[in-house]
Amino acid sequence: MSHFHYRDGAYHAEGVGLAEIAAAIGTPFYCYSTGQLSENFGRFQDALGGLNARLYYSCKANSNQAVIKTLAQLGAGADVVSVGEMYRALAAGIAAHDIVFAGVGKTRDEMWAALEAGIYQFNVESVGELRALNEVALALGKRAPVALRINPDVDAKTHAKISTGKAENKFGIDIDHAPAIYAEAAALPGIAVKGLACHIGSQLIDIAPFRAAFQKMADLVKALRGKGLAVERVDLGGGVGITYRDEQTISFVDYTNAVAENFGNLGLKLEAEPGRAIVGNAGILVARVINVKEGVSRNFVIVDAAMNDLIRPTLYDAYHQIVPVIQPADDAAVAKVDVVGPICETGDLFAEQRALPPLAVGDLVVFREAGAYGAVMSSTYNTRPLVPEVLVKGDKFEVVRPRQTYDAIIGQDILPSWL
Ligand SMILES: Cc1ncc(COP(=O)(O)O)c(C=O)c1O
Ligand SMILES: N[C@@H](CCCC[NH3+])C(=O)O
Repeated sequence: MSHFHYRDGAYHAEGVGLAEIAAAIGTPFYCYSTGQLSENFGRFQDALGGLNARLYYSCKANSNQAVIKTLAQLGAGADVVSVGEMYRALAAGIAAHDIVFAGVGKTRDEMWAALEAGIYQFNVESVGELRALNEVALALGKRAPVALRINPDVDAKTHAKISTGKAENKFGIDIDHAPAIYAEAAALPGIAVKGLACHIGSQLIDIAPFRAAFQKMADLVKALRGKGLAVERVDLGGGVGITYRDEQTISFVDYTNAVAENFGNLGLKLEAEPGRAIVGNAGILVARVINVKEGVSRNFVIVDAAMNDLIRPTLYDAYHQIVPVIQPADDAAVAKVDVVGPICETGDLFAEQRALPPLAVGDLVVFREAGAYGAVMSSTYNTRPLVPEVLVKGDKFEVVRPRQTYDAIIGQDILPSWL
Protein backbone atom coordinates (compact mmCIF):
# COMPACT_ATOMS: atom_id res chain seq x y z
CA MET A 1 0.00 0.00 0.00
CA SER A 2 1.14 3.50 -0.73
CA HIS A 3 2.69 5.40 2.13
CA PHE A 4 0.78 8.45 0.84
CA HIS A 5 -2.94 8.13 1.56
CA TYR A 6 -6.08 9.69 2.97
CA ARG A 7 -6.56 9.33 6.69
CA ASP A 8 -9.46 10.93 8.58
CA GLY A 9 -10.40 12.89 5.46
CA ALA A 10 -6.98 14.43 4.78
CA TYR A 11 -3.98 13.34 2.71
CA HIS A 12 -1.03 12.08 4.73
CA ALA A 13 2.56 11.12 4.13
CA GLU A 14 2.91 8.13 6.45
CA GLY A 15 1.63 9.51 9.78
CA VAL A 16 2.01 13.20 8.97
CA GLY A 17 -0.81 15.35 7.58
CA LEU A 18 0.30 17.44 4.61
CA ALA A 19 -1.64 20.46 5.90
CA GLU A 20 0.58 20.35 8.98
CA ILE A 21 3.74 20.50 6.85
CA ALA A 22 2.25 23.29 4.70
CA ALA A 23 1.43 25.29 7.84
CA ALA A 24 5.01 24.89 9.06
CA ILE A 25 6.96 25.66 5.87
CA GLY A 26 4.53 27.06 3.31
CA THR A 27 4.00 25.80 -0.23
CA PRO A 28 5.08 24.46 -2.65
CA PHE A 29 7.23 21.67 -1.20
CA TYR A 30 8.44 18.20 -2.06
CA CYS A 31 7.75 15.47 0.46
CA TYR A 32 9.43 12.05 0.56
CA SER A 33 8.45 8.94 2.49
CA THR A 34 11.15 6.92 4.24
CA GLY A 35 8.79 3.94 4.41
CA GLN A 36 8.15 3.95 0.66
CA LEU A 37 11.84 4.39 -0.17
CA SER A 38 12.77 1.49 2.09
CA GLU A 39 10.00 -0.73 0.78
CA ASN A 40 10.92 -0.13 -2.86
CA PHE A 41 14.62 -0.67 -2.27
CA GLY A 42 14.03 -3.77 -0.14
CA ARG A 43 11.69 -5.34 -2.69
CA PHE A 44 14.13 -4.75 -5.57
CA GLN A 45 17.06 -6.06 -3.57
CA ASP A 46 15.13 -9.14 -2.42
CA ALA A 47 14.01 -9.90 -5.98
CA LEU A 48 17.60 -9.83 -7.27
CA GLY A 49 18.86 -11.56 -4.13
CA GLY A 50 19.89 -14.91 -5.59
CA LEU A 51 21.76 -13.47 -8.54
CA ASN A 52 25.02 -12.07 -7.14
CA ALA A 53 23.67 -8.61 -7.93
CA ARG A 54 24.17 -5.28 -6.21
CA LEU A 55 21.99 -2.17 -6.44
CA TYR A 56 23.68 1.12 -7.27
CA TYR A 57 20.96 3.73 -6.72
CA SER A 58 20.93 6.18 -9.63
CA CYS A 59 21.37 9.48 -7.81
CA LYS A 60 20.27 11.59 -10.77
CA ALA A 61 16.66 10.62 -10.03
CA ASN A 62 16.77 12.33 -6.63
CA SER A 63 20.07 13.41 -5.21
CA ASN A 64 18.96 14.87 -1.89
CA GLN A 65 21.50 13.57 0.61
CA ALA A 66 18.73 12.50 2.98
CA VAL A 67 17.37 10.21 0.26
CA ILE A 68 20.80 8.87 -0.68
CA LYS A 69 21.70 8.24 2.97
CA THR A 70 18.40 6.45 3.65
CA LEU A 71 19.23 4.08 0.78
CA ALA A 72 22.91 3.81 1.70
CA GLN A 73 21.89 2.55 5.13
CA LEU A 74 19.93 -0.20 3.39
CA GLY A 75 23.04 -1.24 1.47
CA ALA A 76 22.83 0.79 -1.74
CA GLY A 77 25.83 1.83 -3.76
CA ALA A 78 25.49 4.85 -6.07
CA ASP A 79 25.38 5.39 -9.82
CA VAL A 80 26.56 8.92 -10.61
CA VAL A 81 26.74 10.88 -13.85
CA SER A 82 29.02 13.71 -12.80
CA VAL A 83 31.66 14.43 -10.23
CA GLY A 84 29.13 16.71 -8.53
CA GLU A 85 26.92 13.68 -7.97
CA MET A 86 29.95 11.71 -6.79
CA TYR A 87 30.65 14.35 -4.14
CA ARG A 88 27.01 14.23 -3.05
CA ALA A 89 27.05 10.44 -2.79
CA LEU A 90 30.29 10.58 -0.77
CA ALA A 91 28.82 13.30 1.47
CA ALA A 92 25.76 11.13 2.03
CA GLY A 93 27.92 8.29 3.31
CA ILE A 94 28.41 6.09 0.24
CA ALA A 95 31.99 4.84 0.07
CA ALA A 96 33.97 5.56 -3.10
CA HIS A 97 34.35 1.84 -3.76
CA ASP A 98 30.54 1.63 -3.95
CA ILE A 99 30.23 4.24 -6.73
CA VAL A 100 29.76 3.65 -10.46
CA PHE A 101 30.35 6.60 -12.80
CA ALA A 102 28.39 6.59 -16.09
CA GLY A 103 28.05 9.42 -18.58
CA VAL A 104 28.76 10.22 -22.18
CA GLY A 105 30.92 13.27 -21.55
CA LYS A 106 33.22 12.79 -18.58
CA THR A 107 35.92 15.46 -18.54
CA ARG A 108 39.54 14.69 -17.71
CA ASP A 109 39.15 16.67 -14.50
CA GLU A 110 36.20 14.47 -13.55
CA MET A 111 38.17 11.31 -14.38
CA TRP A 112 41.04 12.56 -12.24
CA ALA A 113 38.78 13.30 -9.26
CA ALA A 114 36.99 9.95 -9.49
CA LEU A 115 40.28 8.05 -9.81
CA GLU A 116 41.71 9.87 -6.81
CA ALA A 117 38.59 9.05 -4.82
CA GLY A 118 38.94 5.38 -5.81
CA ILE A 119 35.52 4.60 -7.33
CA TYR A 120 34.37 1.08 -8.14
CA GLN A 121 33.84 1.46 -11.88
CA PHE A 122 33.85 3.84 -14.82
CA ASN A 123 31.21 2.99 -17.41
CA VAL A 124 33.06 4.11 -20.53
CA GLU A 125 30.96 5.21 -23.49
CA SER A 126 33.42 5.69 -26.38
CA VAL A 127 36.90 4.78 -27.53
CA GLY A 128 37.96 8.42 -27.13
CA GLU A 129 36.89 8.38 -23.51
CA LEU A 130 38.71 5.07 -22.97
CA ARG A 131 42.00 6.47 -24.27
CA ALA A 132 41.64 9.68 -22.27
CA LEU A 133 40.90 7.70 -19.11
CA ASN A 134 43.98 5.54 -19.75
CA GLU A 135 46.16 8.65 -19.97
CA VAL A 136 44.68 10.24 -16.85
CA ALA A 137 45.08 7.00 -14.90
CA LEU A 138 48.71 6.62 -15.98
CA ALA A 139 49.42 10.22 -14.98
CA LEU A 140 48.05 9.37 -11.54
CA GLY A 141 49.91 6.06 -11.36
CA LYS A 142 46.61 4.12 -11.21
CA ARG A 143 44.58 1.64 -13.24
CA ALA A 144 40.98 2.65 -13.87
CA PRO A 145 38.38 -0.10 -13.34
CA VAL A 146 36.19 -0.03 -16.44
CA ALA A 147 33.02 -1.48 -17.88
CA LEU A 148 32.31 -0.64 -21.50
CA ARG A 149 28.82 0.77 -21.89
CA ILE A 150 27.31 -0.89 -24.93
CA ASN A 151 24.59 0.53 -27.14
CA PRO A 152 22.69 -2.64 -28.09
CA ASP A 153 20.43 -0.91 -30.65
CA VAL A 154 17.21 -1.91 -28.94
CA ASP A 155 14.08 0.24 -28.89
CA ALA A 156 13.07 0.68 -25.24
CA LYS A 157 9.52 1.68 -26.30
CA THR A 158 9.53 4.65 -24.00
CA HIS A 159 9.38 8.42 -24.59
CA ALA A 160 11.87 9.43 -27.32
CA LYS A 161 13.62 11.90 -25.01
CA ILE A 162 14.48 9.21 -22.47
CA SER A 163 15.30 6.38 -24.85
CA THR A 164 19.03 5.65 -24.77
CA GLY A 165 19.65 2.26 -26.39
CA LYS A 166 19.04 2.86 -30.09
CA ALA A 167 22.01 3.21 -32.44
CA GLU A 168 21.01 6.81 -33.20
CA ASN A 169 21.15 7.77 -29.51
CA LYS A 170 24.36 9.34 -28.20
CA PHE A 171 24.92 6.74 -25.50
CA GLY A 172 27.30 3.81 -25.37
CA ILE A 173 29.59 2.02 -27.79
CA ASP A 174 27.94 0.46 -30.85
CA ILE A 175 27.62 -3.22 -30.15
CA ASP A 176 29.38 -4.08 -33.42
CA HIS A 177 32.44 -2.07 -32.35
CA ALA A 178 32.53 -3.57 -28.87
CA PRO A 179 34.85 -6.57 -29.45
CA ALA A 180 37.66 -4.45 -30.92
CA ILE A 181 37.36 -1.75 -28.26
CA TYR A 182 37.17 -4.32 -25.46
CA ALA A 183 40.38 -5.92 -26.75
CA GLU A 184 42.02 -2.49 -26.85
CA ALA A 185 40.86 -1.80 -23.29
CA ALA A 186 42.34 -5.10 -22.13
CA ALA A 187 45.71 -4.07 -23.55
CA LEU A 188 45.87 -0.53 -22.12
CA PRO A 189 48.16 -0.24 -19.09
CA GLY A 190 46.03 2.38 -17.32
CA ILE A 191 42.80 0.41 -17.73
CA ALA A 192 41.58 -2.65 -15.83
CA VAL A 193 38.66 -3.79 -17.96
CA LYS A 194 36.12 -5.63 -15.84
CA GLY A 195 33.08 -6.04 -18.02
CA LEU A 196 30.14 -4.47 -19.79
CA ALA A 197 27.29 -2.09 -19.05
CA CYS A 198 24.09 -1.09 -20.81
CA HIS A 199 21.13 1.18 -20.10
CA ILE A 200 18.51 1.34 -22.83
CA GLY A 201 16.21 4.00 -21.41
CA SER A 202 13.98 5.09 -18.59
CA GLN A 203 10.34 4.42 -17.68
CA LEU A 204 10.18 1.07 -19.49
CA ILE A 205 6.87 -0.63 -18.82
CA ASP A 206 7.33 -3.61 -21.13
CA ILE A 207 9.83 -6.35 -20.31
CA ALA A 208 10.47 -7.26 -23.98
CA PRO A 209 13.10 -4.56 -24.68
CA PHE A 210 15.00 -5.55 -21.51
CA ARG A 211 14.92 -9.18 -22.68
CA ALA A 212 16.22 -8.21 -26.12
CA ALA A 213 19.01 -6.06 -24.70
CA PHE A 214 20.04 -8.62 -22.07
CA GLN A 215 20.20 -11.33 -24.70
CA LYS A 216 22.49 -9.23 -26.89
CA MET A 217 24.66 -8.44 -23.88
CA ALA A 218 24.89 -12.09 -22.82
CA ASP A 219 25.84 -13.07 -26.37
CA LEU A 220 28.54 -10.40 -26.30
CA VAL A 221 29.90 -11.73 -22.99
CA LYS A 222 30.18 -15.17 -24.56
CA ALA A 223 31.78 -13.81 -27.72
CA LEU A 224 34.40 -11.86 -25.76
CA ARG A 225 35.19 -14.84 -23.58
CA GLY A 226 35.47 -16.90 -26.74
CA LYS A 227 38.30 -14.58 -27.79
CA GLY A 228 40.06 -15.19 -24.48
CA LEU A 229 39.00 -11.87 -22.92
CA ALA A 230 37.94 -11.89 -19.27
CA VAL A 231 34.47 -10.52 -18.48
CA GLU A 232 33.65 -10.49 -14.76
CA ARG A 233 30.86 -7.95 -14.44
CA VAL A 234 27.75 -6.74 -16.23
CA ASP A 235 25.98 -3.54 -15.26
CA LEU A 236 22.31 -3.79 -16.28
CA GLY A 237 21.55 -0.06 -15.97
CA GLY A 238 18.22 1.22 -14.68
CA GLY A 239 14.98 1.86 -16.48
CA VAL A 240 12.26 -0.09 -14.67
CA GLY A 241 9.12 2.04 -14.98
CA ILE A 242 6.48 2.95 -12.44
CA THR A 243 2.72 3.50 -12.62
CA TYR A 244 1.89 7.18 -13.10
CA ARG A 245 -1.70 6.76 -14.23
CA ASP A 246 -3.02 3.25 -14.61
CA GLU A 247 -0.34 1.64 -16.75
CA GLN A 248 0.75 -1.88 -15.95
CA THR A 249 4.50 -1.81 -15.49
CA ILE A 250 7.27 -4.36 -15.01
CA SER A 251 7.41 -6.14 -11.67
CA PHE A 252 10.77 -6.62 -9.95
CA VAL A 253 10.17 -10.36 -10.25
CA ASP A 254 9.64 -10.21 -14.05
CA TYR A 255 12.76 -8.10 -14.32
CA THR A 256 14.75 -10.56 -12.23
CA ASN A 257 13.52 -13.45 -14.35
CA ALA A 258 14.70 -11.67 -17.51
CA VAL A 259 18.10 -11.13 -15.85
CA ALA A 260 18.32 -14.73 -14.67
CA GLU A 261 17.34 -16.19 -18.06
CA ASN A 262 20.16 -14.36 -19.79
CA PHE A 263 22.94 -14.04 -17.23
CA GLY A 264 22.05 -16.66 -14.62
CA ASN A 265 24.70 -19.20 -15.54
CA LEU A 266 27.51 -16.94 -16.71
CA GLY A 267 29.18 -16.59 -13.32
CA LEU A 268 29.03 -12.79 -13.47
CA LYS A 269 28.89 -10.13 -10.83
CA LEU A 270 25.81 -8.08 -11.71
CA GLU A 271 25.01 -4.45 -11.02
CA ALA A 272 21.68 -2.66 -11.40
CA GLU A 273 21.20 1.12 -11.38
CA PRO A 274 17.54 1.80 -10.59
CA GLY A 275 16.47 5.37 -10.00
CA ARG A 276 12.79 5.97 -10.67
CA ALA A 277 11.70 2.54 -9.41
CA ILE A 278 13.15 3.40 -6.00
CA VAL A 279 12.16 7.05 -5.56
CA GLY A 280 9.39 7.78 -8.08
CA ASN A 281 6.39 6.88 -5.94
CA ALA A 282 8.21 7.80 -2.73
CA GLY A 283 7.81 11.53 -3.36
CA ILE A 284 5.06 14.06 -3.99
CA LEU A 285 4.90 17.76 -4.75
CA VAL A 286 2.40 19.75 -2.69
CA ALA A 287 1.05 23.08 -3.95
CA ARG A 288 -1.68 25.54 -3.07
CA VAL A 289 -4.37 26.94 -5.36
CA ILE A 290 -3.70 30.64 -5.95
CA ASN A 291 -6.62 31.38 -8.22
CA VAL A 292 -9.43 29.75 -10.15
CA LYS A 293 -10.15 31.39 -13.46
CA GLU A 294 -13.26 30.69 -15.51
CA GLY A 295 -12.49 31.22 -19.18
CA VAL A 296 -14.69 31.19 -22.25
CA SER A 297 -13.47 27.81 -23.43
CA ARG A 298 -11.76 26.44 -20.33
CA ASN A 299 -11.48 26.80 -16.60
CA PHE A 300 -8.02 27.14 -15.11
CA VAL A 301 -6.80 26.19 -11.66
CA ILE A 302 -3.65 28.21 -11.01
CA VAL A 303 -1.37 26.73 -8.38
CA ASP A 304 1.78 28.07 -6.73
CA ALA A 305 4.02 25.31 -8.14
CA ALA A 306 5.14 25.62 -11.75
CA MET A 307 7.16 24.00 -14.51
CA ASN A 308 10.36 25.21 -12.86
CA ASP A 309 9.52 22.98 -9.86
CA LEU A 310 8.32 19.92 -11.80
CA ILE A 311 9.18 20.01 -15.48
CA ARG A 312 8.13 16.49 -16.48
CA PRO A 313 4.66 17.45 -17.82
CA THR A 314 6.17 20.24 -19.93
CA LEU A 315 9.15 18.27 -21.17
CA TYR A 316 7.66 14.81 -21.74
CA ASP A 317 3.90 15.44 -21.61
CA ALA A 318 4.14 13.33 -18.48
CA TYR A 319 1.02 12.51 -16.48
CA HIS A 320 1.04 13.06 -12.72
CA GLN A 321 -2.07 12.27 -10.72
CA ILE A 322 -3.43 15.31 -8.91
CA VAL A 323 -5.34 14.81 -5.67
CA PRO A 324 -6.80 17.39 -3.28
CA VAL A 325 -5.46 17.24 0.27
CA ILE A 326 -8.97 17.44 1.72
CA GLN A 327 -10.67 14.22 0.72
CA PRO A 328 -13.60 14.86 -1.62
CA ALA A 329 -16.90 13.15 -0.91
CA ASP A 330 -17.33 9.89 -2.81
CA ASP A 331 -20.14 11.46 -4.82
CA ALA A 332 -18.40 14.82 -5.37
CA ALA A 333 -19.00 16.22 -8.86
CA VAL A 334 -15.95 16.42 -11.09
CA ALA A 335 -15.31 18.94 -13.84
CA LYS A 336 -12.55 19.27 -16.42
CA VAL A 337 -9.97 21.96 -15.71
CA ASP A 338 -6.47 22.91 -16.79
CA VAL A 339 -4.06 22.92 -13.85
CA VAL A 340 -1.35 25.48 -14.51
CA GLY A 341 1.46 27.34 -12.77
CA PRO A 342 2.25 31.07 -12.68
CA ILE A 343 5.13 30.98 -15.19
CA CYS A 344 4.95 33.06 -18.36
CA GLU A 345 4.87 30.09 -20.70
CA THR A 346 1.89 28.32 -22.20
CA GLY A 347 3.73 25.07 -21.57
CA ASP A 348 3.56 25.70 -17.83
CA LEU A 349 0.72 23.23 -17.74
CA PHE A 350 0.54 20.34 -15.28
CA ALA A 351 -2.66 18.83 -16.60
CA GLU A 352 -4.93 19.64 -19.50
CA GLN A 353 -8.67 19.09 -19.20
CA ARG A 354 -8.25 16.90 -16.12
CA ALA A 355 -11.43 15.80 -14.37
CA LEU A 356 -11.10 17.01 -10.78
CA PRO A 357 -13.43 17.71 -7.89
CA PRO A 358 -14.07 21.42 -7.27
CA LEU A 359 -10.96 23.30 -6.12
CA ALA A 360 -11.06 26.70 -4.45
CA VAL A 361 -8.47 29.36 -3.71
CA GLY A 362 -6.32 28.23 -0.78
CA ASP A 363 -6.88 24.48 -1.28
CA LEU A 364 -3.83 22.23 -1.16
CA VAL A 365 -3.22 19.76 -4.00
CA VAL A 366 -0.78 16.91 -4.39
CA PHE A 367 1.11 15.93 -7.54
CA ARG A 368 1.81 12.27 -7.07
CA GLU A 369 4.80 10.16 -8.17
CA ALA A 370 7.08 13.20 -8.16
CA GLY A 371 9.97 11.65 -6.24
CA ALA A 372 12.05 10.92 -9.36
CA TYR A 373 13.28 13.64 -11.72
CA GLY A 374 11.28 16.23 -9.77
CA ALA A 375 13.32 18.43 -7.44
CA VAL A 376 16.56 17.52 -9.23
CA MET A 377 15.33 19.03 -12.49
CA SER A 378 14.02 22.22 -10.94
CA SER A 379 15.32 25.67 -11.80
CA THR A 380 14.87 29.26 -10.68
CA TYR A 381 13.24 30.38 -13.95
CA ASN A 382 11.20 33.56 -13.40
CA THR A 383 13.33 34.10 -10.25
CA ARG A 384 11.30 31.52 -8.37
CA PRO A 385 13.19 30.10 -5.39
CA LEU A 386 13.89 26.35 -5.30
CA VAL A 387 11.23 24.76 -3.12
CA PRO A 388 11.94 22.94 0.13
CA GLU A 389 12.19 19.17 0.45
CA VAL A 390 10.86 17.30 3.46
CA LEU A 391 11.50 13.73 4.57
CA VAL A 392 8.84 11.95 6.60
CA LYS A 393 9.45 8.96 8.84
CA GLY A 394 6.41 7.63 10.70
CA ASP A 395 4.92 10.55 12.64
CA LYS A 396 7.98 12.80 12.16
CA PHE A 397 9.01 15.12 9.38
CA GLU A 398 12.11 17.20 8.86
CA VAL A 399 13.12 19.71 6.23
CA VAL A 400 15.99 18.19 4.25
CA ARG A 401 16.45 21.22 2.01
CA PRO A 402 15.14 24.64 3.00
CA ARG A 403 13.32 26.97 0.68
CA GLN A 404 15.83 29.09 -1.21
CA THR A 405 15.68 32.76 -0.24
CA TYR A 406 15.27 35.59 -2.73
CA ASP A 407 18.55 37.00 -1.43
CA ALA A 408 20.32 33.73 -2.27
CA ILE A 409 19.15 33.85 -5.90
CA ILE A 410 19.57 37.54 -6.53
CA GLY A 411 22.83 37.70 -4.62
CA GLN A 412 24.47 35.35 -7.14
CA ASP A 413 24.70 38.08 -9.75
CA ILE A 414 27.80 40.25 -9.76
CA LEU A 415 27.69 43.67 -11.38
CA PRO A 416 30.68 44.50 -13.59
CA SER A 417 32.96 47.36 -12.59
CA TRP A 418 31.45 49.78 -15.15
CA LEU A 419 27.94 49.73 -13.71
C1 LIG B 1 23.27 5.18 -17.03
C2 LIG B 1 21.98 5.28 -16.28
N1 LIG B 1 21.74 4.43 -15.28
C3 LIG B 1 20.60 4.49 -14.57
C4 LIG B 1 19.62 5.40 -14.86
C5 LIG B 1 18.39 5.41 -14.02
O1 LIG B 1 17.27 5.19 -14.77
P1 LIG B 1 15.85 4.96 -14.11
O2 LIG B 1 15.55 6.13 -13.26
O3 LIG B 1 14.96 4.86 -15.28
O4 LIG B 1 15.92 3.68 -13.33
C6 LIG B 1 19.81 6.30 -15.92
C7 LIG B 1 18.73 7.25 -16.33
O5 LIG B 1 17.95 6.91 -17.22
C8 LIG B 1 21.03 6.25 -16.64
O6 LIG B 1 21.27 7.11 -17.63
N1 LIG C 1 14.20 12.98 -16.61
C1 LIG C 1 13.54 11.85 -17.17
C2 LIG C 1 14.34 10.59 -16.99
C3 LIG C 1 15.73 10.74 -17.50
C4 LIG C 1 16.56 9.58 -17.21
C5 LIG C 1 17.99 9.98 -17.21
N2 LIG C 1 18.90 8.93 -17.58
C6 LIG C 1 12.14 11.71 -16.63
O1 LIG C 1 11.72 12.47 -15.83
O2 LIG C 1 11.41 10.85 -16.98
